[in-house]
Amino acid sequence: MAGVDYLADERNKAEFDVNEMKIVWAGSRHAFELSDRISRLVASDPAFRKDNRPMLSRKELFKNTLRKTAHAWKRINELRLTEEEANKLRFYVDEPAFADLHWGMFVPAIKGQGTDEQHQKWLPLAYKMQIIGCYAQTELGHGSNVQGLETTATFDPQTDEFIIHSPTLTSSKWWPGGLGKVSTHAVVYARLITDGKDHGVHGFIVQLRSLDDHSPLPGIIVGDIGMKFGNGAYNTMDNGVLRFDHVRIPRNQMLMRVSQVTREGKYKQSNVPRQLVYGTMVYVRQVIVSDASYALSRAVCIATRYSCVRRQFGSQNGGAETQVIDYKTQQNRLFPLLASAYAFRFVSEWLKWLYTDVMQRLQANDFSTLPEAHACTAGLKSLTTSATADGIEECRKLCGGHGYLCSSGLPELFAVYVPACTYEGDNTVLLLQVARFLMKTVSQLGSGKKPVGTISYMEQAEHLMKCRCEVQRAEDWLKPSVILEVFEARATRMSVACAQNLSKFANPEEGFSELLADLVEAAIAHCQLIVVSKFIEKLRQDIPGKGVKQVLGMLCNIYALHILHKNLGDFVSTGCITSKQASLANEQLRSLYSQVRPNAVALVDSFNYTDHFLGSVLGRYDGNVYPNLYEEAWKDPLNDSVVPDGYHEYIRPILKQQLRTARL
Ligand SMILES: CC(C)(COP(=O)(O)OP(=O)(O)OC[C@H]1O[C@@H](n2cnc3c(N)ncnc32)[C@H](O)[C@@H]1OP(=O)(O)O)[C@@H](O)C(=O)NCCC(=O)NCCSC(=O)CCCC(=O)O
Ligand SMILES: Cc1cc2nc3c(=O)[nH]c(=O)nc-3n(C[C@H](O)[C@H](O)[C@H](O)COP(=O)(O)OP(=O)(O)OC[C@H]3O[C@@H](n4cnc5c(N)ncnc54)[C@H](O)[C@@H]3O)c2cc1C
Repeated sequence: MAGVDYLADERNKAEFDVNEMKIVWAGSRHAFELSDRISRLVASDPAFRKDNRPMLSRKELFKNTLRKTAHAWKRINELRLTEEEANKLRFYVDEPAFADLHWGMFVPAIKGQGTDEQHQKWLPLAYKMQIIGCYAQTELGHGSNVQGLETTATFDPQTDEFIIHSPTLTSSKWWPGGLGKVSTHAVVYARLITDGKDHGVHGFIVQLRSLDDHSPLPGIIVGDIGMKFGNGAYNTMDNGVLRFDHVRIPRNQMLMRVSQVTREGKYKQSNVPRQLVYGTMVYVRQVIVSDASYALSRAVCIATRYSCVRRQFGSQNGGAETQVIDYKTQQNRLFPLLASAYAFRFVSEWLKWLYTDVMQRLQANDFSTLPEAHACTAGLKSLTTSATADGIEECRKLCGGHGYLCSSGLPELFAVYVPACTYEGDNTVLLLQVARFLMKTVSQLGSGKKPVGTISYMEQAEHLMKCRCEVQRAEDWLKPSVILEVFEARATRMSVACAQNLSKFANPEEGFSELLADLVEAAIAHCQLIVVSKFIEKLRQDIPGKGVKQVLGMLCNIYALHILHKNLGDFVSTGCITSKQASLANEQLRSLYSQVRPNAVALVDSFNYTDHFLGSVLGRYDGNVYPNLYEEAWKDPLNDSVVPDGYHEYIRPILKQQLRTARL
């Protein structure tokens, strides 16, 4: 890093080994080295510049994304990157593009729902990008309610084909990324109809565009759905609309791992659960939790560095003013977000493990952990994306006025990020899936069926319903066992209260509808417990490096006590803690903020982000904010000329008219 390091003092204050923390954050030394190497590769390649994005028109922006994606693909092949390296490269290019859906959903859908034969036919083409695919599930009329999709796939035994059709306007596919202008193929979700019988939604591989001239195939209408929120941002993606007019595809293009249609038109189901049709969503939700930790850590890195550079008020005897990070209000807003970034990173690592474990079990026809995997991925996707979207906006505010400039990197990060609360399942809808899982678990308590995995705490429901928190002094809140017990007690009591209220309704579905808001709160309590417990589990592992474990311990306590403080209503009203204990928790939280303060910059340095990836003048590694902010302003096209375009047409006539009036 050339030049003066304006944050050197901050870096010197750190009480832990930053290099070791970088490895903890990355997950392993291998992951760190790979990520470090690839991020530098991207940062040093001028073809991946991204600072002009907010200035480009939609067409320029999109073409620019096509250019970058092609360049990335060229580099991936030239350098013979592994799948892991290629994924990292796309991540650091940091621009939503059709390739995300090709690799992130189209390929996994074929892998997860296709047969061996289908794998052999389609995967090599997809791996070489000789075909480009998207995931076409959502329609104009239905997104959340997948069972309500209207597109049909009717089997024609005469020709051994399916006829894919959009019977209504609302059945138009609407939203799929990569569909609008690029994909040659799609996995299309449609109602399977054989012999007049509707078998519900299944996946089909459908070619959309010619592989010679890219024109839509007969019977297909396809295009982009239009500009989305924010400049630049997600507008690099061609989210699309798609309609079918009786398009015929061969029978073997139905994804047939879960169920099959025979040559005679007979519908058969394998011995795997029907829900595997939803498998790609489980996979992607797990990835989204990991992405949440990256997006939040990016915003927090910018806000933390800038909060150390920025000074307001408090100068005494002509000395320096106070760094805004030293205000307790700033710490109270920033440090829980810093702690959340780490918490989400660790819970996402665990979730990845859970997902891999479930997949291995599925291969061996053990489907027992699928409901828990669904509940965990759905709940954690919801919890982490909501917190991250809110957290990015909070970081913008933490940077004051300058945070509103595109050169801070925060407006675009926010605009790109917020749809994560909606795509891959609306966050409220997903929490209700968790709530259903919780209500099922509570109803089975005492039936002999043991709750397992993340819900196993319910086994002690009897104890958790009546236990009392033993905290007497602020330091007692540092004990992991104390924190775990109050989070478990709160989650259990909220779930049991919902279950008791549900039992008052003669019709359980009617009761569920009436209690939706309470059920969502119970689901959030359960998901927050998972995050807290996985952070605590992480700390039980051997973590090398001077001071690393200690500072992570502080972050873990900040995460837990901050959640407790923000949800005091739940904890106190369910009798899990007293109001005195609540104020002791707050006292402990204040003390933790002071302990974390000297480590703040080193904790965000541990993310190991390049200035290219951060894309923020405020978050620059060297902290040299003001000269660069000043310089950046002059690059705006408005400053290309001293007198703006339009002066003669619109400003001068007004000025002249005022002069005439003044003379009168
Ligand atoms: C909301 C539900 C879950 C409703 O499902 P349903 O079958 O209509 O209703 P239900 O009676 O509640 O469920 C029946 C049963 O299925 C289970 N289940 C539901 N989903 C899954 C799953 N993924 N894995 C495993 N199991 C699942 C439920 O738990 C129920 O189980 P149960 O009967 O209680 O044992 C579902 O349809 C859904 O997932 N909706 C959200 C739609 C969505 O996520 N779309 C994503 C489109 S792609 C996208 O957005 C890509 C963006 C990526 C990007 O751009 O980066
Ligand atoms: C940027 C972006 C990219 C996308 N990419 C893809 C893609 O590649 N492929 C694809 O197939 N789809 C894609 N989607 C679509 C996305 O998956 C859906 O928009 C999402 O699943 C939400 O569904 P919806 O739009 O039908 O919302 P709705 O269900 O209409 O939600 C509207 C409101 O109703 C509430 N609501 C709905 N149902 C219930 C209920 N049962 N109980 C309580 N409240 C309820 C919701 O909470 C929400 O507040 C994308 C969307 C976006 C924004």
